[in-house]
Formats: sequence, structure tokens, C-alpha cells
Amino acid sequence: MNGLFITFEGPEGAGKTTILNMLKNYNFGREVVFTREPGGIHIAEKIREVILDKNHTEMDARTEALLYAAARRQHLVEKVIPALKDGKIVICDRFIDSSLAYQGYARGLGIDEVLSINEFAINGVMPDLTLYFDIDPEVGLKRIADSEIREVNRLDLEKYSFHVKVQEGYQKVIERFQDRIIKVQADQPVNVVFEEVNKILAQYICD
Ligand SMILES: Nc1ncnc2c1ncn2[C@@H]1O[C@H](COP(=O)(O)OP(=O)(O)OP(=O)(O)O)[C@@H](O)[C@H]1O
Ligand SMILES: Cc1cn([C@H]2C[C@H](O)[C@@H](COP(=O)(O)O)O2)c(=O)[nH]c1=O
Repeated sequence: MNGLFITFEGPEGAGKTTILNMLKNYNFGREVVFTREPGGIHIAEKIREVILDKNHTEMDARTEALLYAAARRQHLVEKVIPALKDGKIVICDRFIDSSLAYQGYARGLGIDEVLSINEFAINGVMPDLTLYFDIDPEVGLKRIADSEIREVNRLDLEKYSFHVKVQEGYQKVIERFQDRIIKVQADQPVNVVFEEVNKILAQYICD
């Protein structure tokens, strides 16, 4: 596969989707596919509805982890892998690191255990580059609460301590995958974050 697989990661309200949408107007000199997880294709969007439904409070943590992994598999097979084989750049809002931080660490299933079920799902397809949008959970959650367009989902409604754990989980993931993950300071004005992201991407894509 000669494309480039780039993922955006970070806690709730970090600004990943905002920056991804702004990048749609940017010329990369190569075709870019913008997508998201869970979702991006029909089956995975259906799984997203099930996972994020606020009424599904009974969902077991392992079921949740498996559903994310199933959505990931189908999204890879239908959309990401074909684009990479065509030499395109794929920019995906969340991927495996979300599972490691949210299900592995914050839910307490274990990062290694969740990595292992995901290895089955991804079958060797890992991101080339991951941008981690670094933000205090309090700031991110306030942004979501203030947003008129962002719908509140089941994960958003978790206790504050869960969101703190998500952030701690991400720090562990970053330590483990230092070669692939770059931090972006996400608590700056949108245009400053956008410039920082642009600079990193331009440098990475040109190298
Ligand atoms: N740098 C920023 N400064 C202030 N507000 C921001 C910034 N970036 C995004 N926002 C606002 O914060 C809210 C959440 O942003 P966005 O949906 O992009 O975050 P996200 O990381 O994709 O969140 P989630 O993963 O929880 O969906 C939106 O209302 C957006 O306008
Ligand atoms: C891929 C993935 C996502 N999550 C969580 C993270 C968020 O709370 C939601 C997705 O909502 P967003 O508005 O699209 O960010 O799902 C997760 O827990 N595990 C995952 O693997």
C-alpha cells in the first residue's frame, strides 16, 4: 500500500472534527479521503448508532470494545485499505488509540487485551502518523456543553473521572507509540491549532 494513513486522536471536544473539516479546503497535492470512526461507511455508522445511543446504558464494556473493533474492521476493508492501495492519503477522526485509551484504560479492560482484539480486526494496518489533540478534559467537555451542533452521546455522559482516565490512557498510549504520535496543543484558538496541524502534515507529506 503506497498511500498515507493519518489519524486524529484526543479526548472529547479537543477540536479534531473542526480541524479535519478545515483541512477539506487544503490542497495536499494528492487525493485525500476524510473519514471517521466509528463510522465512515454504512455498516460502521449503524454500529456507531448502537454504541453511542444514550439509552444503551446496559452495554457491557467488552461488548463495547468488540463493537468498536467490528466497526473498525469493516471500515478498513471497505474504505481505508482500497484508498491506501490507490495511493491516497486517508485522514481518519479516531482509530485504534481511542479503543486503547477508552476501553483499554478508562473502562479498565487492559490496554494489552484491547490491543489484542484489535490486532485481529486491523490485521497489520496501523496509522503512519497520529496527531494527538492535547486538551484538559474539563476544557473539552465545556466546549461540547456549549456547542449547539454537537449531539451529546453515551460516552460524553460518563462521569468526569472517566474522562480524566481517558486522558491518562492516552498518555500511556503515547509513551508506547512514541514514533508514530505527535502532540498538538489543542487549547489554542482554532486558527492557531489549524496552522500547527498544517505545518506537521506539510512536513510529513513532503518528506
Ligand atoms: N480551538 C478551539 N477553541 C475553541 N473551541 C473549539 C476549538 N476547536 C473546536 N472548538 C469547538 O469545540 C466543540 C467540539 O469541537 P470538535 O467537534 O471539533 O471536537 P472533537 O475533538 O471532534 O470532539 P469529539 O471527539 O468529542 O466529537 C465545537 O463546538 C467546536 O466549534
Ligand atoms: C473509535 C472509538 C471511539 N470511542 C468513543 C470516543 C467518543 O466518545 C465516541 C465517538 O464520538 P466522536 O464524536 O466521533 O468523537 O466514541 C471509543 O470509546 N473507542 C473507540 O475505539
